[in-house]
Amino acid sequence: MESQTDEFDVVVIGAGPVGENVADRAARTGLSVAVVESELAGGECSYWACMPSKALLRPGAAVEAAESVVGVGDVPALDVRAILAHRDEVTHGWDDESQADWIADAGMTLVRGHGRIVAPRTVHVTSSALAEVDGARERTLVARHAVVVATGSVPVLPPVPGLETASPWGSREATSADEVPGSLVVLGGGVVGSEMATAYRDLGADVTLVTRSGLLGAMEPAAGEAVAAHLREIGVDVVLGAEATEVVRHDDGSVTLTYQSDGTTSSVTADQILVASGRVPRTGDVGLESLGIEAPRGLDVDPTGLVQEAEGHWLYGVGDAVAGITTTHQGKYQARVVGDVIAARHGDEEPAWGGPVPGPGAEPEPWTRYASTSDVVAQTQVVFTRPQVASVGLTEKQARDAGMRVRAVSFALEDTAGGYLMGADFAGTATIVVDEDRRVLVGATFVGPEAGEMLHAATVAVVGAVPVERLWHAVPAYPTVSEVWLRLLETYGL
Ligand SMILES: Cc1cc2nc3c(=O)[nH]c(=O)nc-3n(C[C@H](O)[C@H](O)[C@H](O)COP(=O)(O)OP(=O)(O)OC[C@H]3O[C@@H](n4cnc5c(N)ncnc54)[C@H](O)[C@@H]3O)c2cc1C
Ligand SMILES: NC(=O)c1ccc[n+]([C@@H]2O[C@H](COP(=O)([O-])OP(=O)(O)OC[C@H]3O[C@@H](n4cnc5c(N)ncnc54)[C@H](O)[C@@H]3O)[C@@H](O)[C@H]2O)c1
Repeated sequence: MESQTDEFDVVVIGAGPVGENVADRAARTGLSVAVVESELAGGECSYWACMPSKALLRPGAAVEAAESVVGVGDVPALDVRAILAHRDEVTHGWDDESQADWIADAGMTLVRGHGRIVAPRTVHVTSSALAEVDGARERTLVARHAVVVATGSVPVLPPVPGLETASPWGSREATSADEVPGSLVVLGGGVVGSEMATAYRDLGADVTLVTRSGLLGAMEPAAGEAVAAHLREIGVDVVLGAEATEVVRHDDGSVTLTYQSDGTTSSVTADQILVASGRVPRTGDVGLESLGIEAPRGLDVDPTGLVQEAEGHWLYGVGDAVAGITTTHQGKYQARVVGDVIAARHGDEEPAWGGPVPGPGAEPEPWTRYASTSDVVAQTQVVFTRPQVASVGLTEKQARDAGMRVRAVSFALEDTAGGYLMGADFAGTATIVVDEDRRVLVGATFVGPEAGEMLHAATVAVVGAVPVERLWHAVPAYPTVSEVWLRLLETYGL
């Protein structure tokens, strides 16, 4: 078998949104960068996650928003074929040519194939016949300075008897399907389960969602409650507190899920089952064992992205491959930090801003260019359900569990003048979590239509550690829903 060896300053394994970003930041200062990709450049987010899922969700949200405005006449029904066709456009028909062109235009080298670390700074790439690299089936990439693992995550199947052999849908199948099943059972009530139950109900399927606890368990309880109530309103059968016990695929193609809840055994039969019970970092087949590193829950990195467990300060991790990171934007933030750290540690140019980079292994100052501090204290997430759920930082419970003395206050969005004008059914909640000792926000959650667009003000408040007494001077315009900020501070006692 033909093989060739090439040297680059930096080798990034995985060309998802995060890998592309870290590569770009490192390459900007003239470092030579190779990006290894085994599937499509652009990663999960572009083809089977963020982008297609939001394309499927947007039409239903727009129709529901229009229906709630007094004076709007009959709202047209959804055109399912047009929605699926638009989803195909958004994913470029699962063709990554434009992303590959972008990588080349940025002066980087895309190496197609599966990358595995075989020795310090050395990545072995094997490519299938479909992803042949310049005639060679194998290629060894030697990194002069750094290897970055940006391999993302994969879904997990819970150990339910019969599930694996039932060929269930995962999020890839749900976001790329050509046909809408007549009925769908969704197992899991996290972000994927809640979003996809909404989308498939909009597209006309009879949907049953079965999950272990409440919906969106990692967020403020009011969020999951509001999403469950809305799903039920649009006709989804939501079964909470249920443990799946068996799955059977029948000869006619239908599938039965059996579950236990409150000591009672029940079952639901549908045309298809979607498993949305969580994801794990894709760190099992990237050669970490050759370095004596085990990372089943994701790489453990310092605030500069360095994997300290690897001797010699050359291995970095970013995005879903890292413990505690599960969204595109948070991974890309980390990628900007790590790319800049690598460029500053190994590039020729003086960094234009940010000052001297800390040496490998040294702790950077929080909130400097070389520390991904927000990953620890101000992660954001928007769930595109109806209502949308948008959060930053800690929930009240997470803050208390972390030993903080906090007080949370909430206010109804419809009780603002802006909310009143939005439409008859407009409703939602804003919650802020205030650290009583520092008098700053450590978390906020907005639940309501387009709540995602309200989030950034809260993110600025948390990241800036703006004292509530100073926030009092940030005057929201009248009549906007943002006046909820004023009401929250009044409720807090200002
Ligand atoms: C249904 C769904 C919807 C989502 N919606 C959102 C959303 O709206 N907003 C949001 O912020 N997040 C969302 N997410 C999460 C988001 O998709 C991930 O956080 C994001 O994709 C992580 O980016 P990444 O680059 O770390 O990994 P990925 O996007 O997974 O990319 C990793 C890349 O590495 C490649 N790779 C892996 N191993 C190797 C190897 N050994 N050699 C070569 N290449 C390799 C893979 O093929 C892949 O292309 C969603 C997730 C799902 C499942
Ligand atoms: N809009 C967004 O930002 C977005 C959208 C989709 C996904 N994502 C990311 O993708 C990741 C994965 O999402 P997810 O929804 O798959 O995972 P998740 O961890 O959010 O939710 C998993 C759900 O499955 C349930 N579950 C697990 N095992 C079960 C079992 N045996 N029986 C019944 N229920 C069971 C859990 O109780 C939970 O409700 C998330 O961490 C999220 O950050 C983000």
